[in-house]
Amino acid sequence: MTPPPSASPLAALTGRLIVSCQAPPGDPMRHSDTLVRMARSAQAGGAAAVRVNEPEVVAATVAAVDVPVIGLWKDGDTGVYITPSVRHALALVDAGAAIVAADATGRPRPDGSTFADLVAAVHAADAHVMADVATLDEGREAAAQGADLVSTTLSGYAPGSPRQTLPDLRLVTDLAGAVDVPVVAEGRVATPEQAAAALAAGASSVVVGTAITAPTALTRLFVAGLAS
Ligand SMILES: CC(=O)N[C@H](C=O)[C@@H](O)[C@H](O)[C@H](O)COP(=O)(O)O
Repeated sequence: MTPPPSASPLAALTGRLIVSCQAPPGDPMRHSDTLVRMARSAQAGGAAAVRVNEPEVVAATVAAVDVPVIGLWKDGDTGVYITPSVRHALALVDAGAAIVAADATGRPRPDGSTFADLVAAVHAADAHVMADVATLDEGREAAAQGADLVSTTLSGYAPGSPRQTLPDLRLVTDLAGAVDVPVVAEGRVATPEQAAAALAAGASSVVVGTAITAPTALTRLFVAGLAS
């Protein structure tokens, strides 16, 4: 296994908030300059890192913030769509991502590669890997394959994980007891109290996206509240 690069960007994340600055296809916020401004706002508010989709936006964000950029590349919307191939991963490293987030669920990848192949390629390019998983077994396997961080990103979205409206703190705790790498709580963290509960449950860092950076989704919540 290729040794991972120095631990420096990872140490800065311990006990801290990571803000996911993304917008879905068709959303008015899906605009590079707008997403870069979101990332700058996240940094100004105290985020330790930002999580950013697509190489072009990663490159623009890296040029605009001082915190580490976690890059992902969503391609498609079924099966493995978060950084699905080695090519996607290396494009993110080329764009300046310090950490590459990638699906580590063990489902087939479109280029026939394995998650271990992706880890080896990213480590050889001197960057780190955040494994997006849905289950405890996937997290264990990802850590064994060299992931530098394991995140609960896909719990509730990929097969084998419980559908729920709250963060999967059970998975956070189980992973924290099972892997030697930092565990990140990600997915449906909607309040500061939930973020703190995630740390208490064993997370090393917490990612918040929608609750901070998605005005369309947040507006819909209020509109639905008025209609009920
Ligand atoms: C499942 C999936 O594709 N999650 C994505 C991963 O990058 C993003 O769409 C989420 O916004 C992110 O994980 C943060 O989660 P939340 O927005 O719930 O705070």
